[in-house]
Amino acid sequence: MRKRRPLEMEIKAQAKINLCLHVVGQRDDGYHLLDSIVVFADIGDDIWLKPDSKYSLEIDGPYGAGLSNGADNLVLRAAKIYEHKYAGAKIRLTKNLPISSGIGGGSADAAAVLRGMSKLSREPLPVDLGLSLGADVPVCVMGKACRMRGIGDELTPLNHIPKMHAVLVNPNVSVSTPDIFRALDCKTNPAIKDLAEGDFTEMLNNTRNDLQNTAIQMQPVIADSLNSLARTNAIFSRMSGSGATCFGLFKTATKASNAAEIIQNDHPDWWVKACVLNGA
Ligand SMILES: C[C@@](CO)(OP(=O)(O)O)[C@H](O)COP(=O)(O)OP(=O)(O)OC[C@H]1O[C@@H](n2ccc(N)nc2=O)[C@H](O)[C@@H]1O
Ligand SMILES: Nc1ncnc2c1ncn2[C@@H]1O[C@H](COP(=O)(O)OP(=O)(O)O)[C@@H](O)[C@H]1O
Repeated sequence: MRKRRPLEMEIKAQAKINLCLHVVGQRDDGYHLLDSIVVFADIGDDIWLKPDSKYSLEIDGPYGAGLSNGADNLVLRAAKIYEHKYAGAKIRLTKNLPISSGIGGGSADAAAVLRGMSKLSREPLPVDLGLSLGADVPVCVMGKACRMRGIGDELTPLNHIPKMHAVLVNPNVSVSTPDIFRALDCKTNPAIKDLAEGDFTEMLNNTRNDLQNTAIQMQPVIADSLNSLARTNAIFSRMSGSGATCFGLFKTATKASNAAEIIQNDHPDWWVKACVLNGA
C-alpha cells in the first residue's frame, strides 16, 4: 500500500559551524572562493509548515523580533521555489539563532524549508537547488559534515570528523558578511593542506578562519568571546563564518555545559549555548 503523504512538517534548521574557513581566491563577479570544513550543531531554529492557499510566515522565538516576515525572508523565498506545486504554504519560524552571526541561521532556515517542501511534494531535492538563495544554502541542504569549496557550491562529505562537545558564544553583535569580505587585505590564501585522519584538534590547528582578524578589527568584542572560551579551558576555539559567533571545543559534555554556565554568568547579555557538533 502507498504511504500517505504527510500534511504538515516540523523541521529543525541546524546551526552551521565553519570549523575553518580559508579564503583562497575571488571570482570576477566578486564572490570569494572558499575552502572550509563545515559541521552542524544539534541546536537551531524550528520550522513548521503546511501547504495552504497562500504564502504566509509567522515568526516567534528569542530573535524573531529582528526579522521581517516579508517576501525577502529566506524562508518564504525557499518555499516559493515550490510554487509550481503548491499555491501557498503556512509557515511558522521559531528564531532561536542570532541574526547575521556566522552560523547560517537564514541559510539553515531556507534549507529546512526546501527539505520540508520536497518531502511533502515527494519531489527530489538537488543539493545545488538552494544556491540562488545564498552561497551557504547548499551546504545546509546537505546537512552533514563536509568540505565546502568554490563559493559554497562544491561539497565533499567528510566521514572521519568526530562528534564534538562545544560552546557557541555570540556577544550579540551582528556582522555583515559582505562588509567583512570587502575589508579583507588578502584574498588569495593557501587552501586547507592536510585532512589526514588522526588527532582532529591538532589538524584544526593547521587551519585558519581568514575572516577572523578582519571581523575582530570591526567588532573587537569578538576577541572577548574567544578569550572567554580560552579562560574556560576550551581545547580549541575560533570564530565561525564571518562572525561574530565563536565556538569552543571541550573534551566532555559536562566540561562544555560548565563552561557555558560560567561564560553566561560573566556576560548575561551574550548568547551562549552548549551543544554537540556533528552528532547526528
Ligand atoms: C561566510 C559564510 C561561510 O560559510 O558564512 P556566514 O558568515 O554567512 O555564516 C558564507 O560563505 C556566506 O554565505 P551566505 O550568507 O549564504 O552568502 P550570500 O547570501 O550568498 O552572500 C552574501 C554576500 O557575501 C559575500 N560572499 C558570500 C559568499 C562567498 N563565497 N563569497 C562572498 O563574497 C558576497 O559579498 C555576497 O553578496
Ligand atoms: N529566515 C532568516 N533568518 C535569518 N536571517 C534572514 C532570514 N531571512 C533573511 N535573512 C537575512 O539574511 C541575512 C543574514 O542572515 P544569517 O543567515 O542569519 O547570517 P549568517 O549566515 O551570518 O549567520 C540578514 O541580513 C537577514 O536579515
